[in-house]
Amino acid sequence: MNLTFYKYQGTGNDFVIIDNRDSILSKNDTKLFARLCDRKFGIGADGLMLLELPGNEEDDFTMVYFNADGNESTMCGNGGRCLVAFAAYLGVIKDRAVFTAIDGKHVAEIKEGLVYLQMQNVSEIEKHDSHLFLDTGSPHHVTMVDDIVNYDVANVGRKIRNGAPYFEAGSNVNFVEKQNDDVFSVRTYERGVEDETLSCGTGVTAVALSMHATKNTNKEEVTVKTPGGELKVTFRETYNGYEDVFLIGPAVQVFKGEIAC
Ligand SMILES: N[C@H](CCC[C@H](N)C(=O)O)C(=O)O
Repeated sequence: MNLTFYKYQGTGNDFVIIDNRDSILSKNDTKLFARLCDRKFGIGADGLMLLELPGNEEDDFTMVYFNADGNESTMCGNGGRCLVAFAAYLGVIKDRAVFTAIDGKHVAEIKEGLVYLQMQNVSEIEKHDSHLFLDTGSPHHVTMVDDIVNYDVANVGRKIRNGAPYFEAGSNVNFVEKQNDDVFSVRTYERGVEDETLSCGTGVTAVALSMHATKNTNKEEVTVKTPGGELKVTFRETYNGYEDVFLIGPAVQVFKGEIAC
């Protein structure tokens, strides 16, 4: 069969997106999803998303996310922003969306060409000697480094992702360097891609909250520079952690295509 797909990127984190509202694809087709994400034998992407029908009255659609290894995974922040842009392109929404992903309900808005995606509240941030750990819809290990441009993200990231206490389940690994009191540079080793990606939305969100929690910033609007582009994270510190967390940035349709599968 010929499958129509759309290629999107959000600050260089790239995705295959399929309109699966008529359920042509089964969510168990791990082998197919891995092949579609393969950069030599397929389309090539960090992940793949299915746009599915909403599961309740309130939602506009449902998001299902798969890592490049073909396995369904936890929340993808850049992917969520791209899926909102795709839903607008299809006319499923105008400029506001309510949708459900694996980590729960999300609202989003498209304003001046940027997608504002509300992330889940974060009430727990583990502070360790050399790093922080938190879940922003996906698990994130955050550690501060110097000279981030020359840092060996792939090898050091792979060791941390596979080592204690993460092991097989793993974690995404973010390396961050402070630029000034509200600008940080981040490079991320992404679980399920098993390599550095140009940007990781839930990772950027984790870094922004971590920098506030460790008093590396006292601002509640933080700019995060990634190799794939610039994102903003806004949030509100409450007695219960962080709420009203928004990941803000561009989401671009690169091309539409068909592939035999
Ligand atoms: N690879 C991540 C999911 C995608 C996260 C990333 N692409 C983002 O933008 O949040 C994981 O398995 O935890």
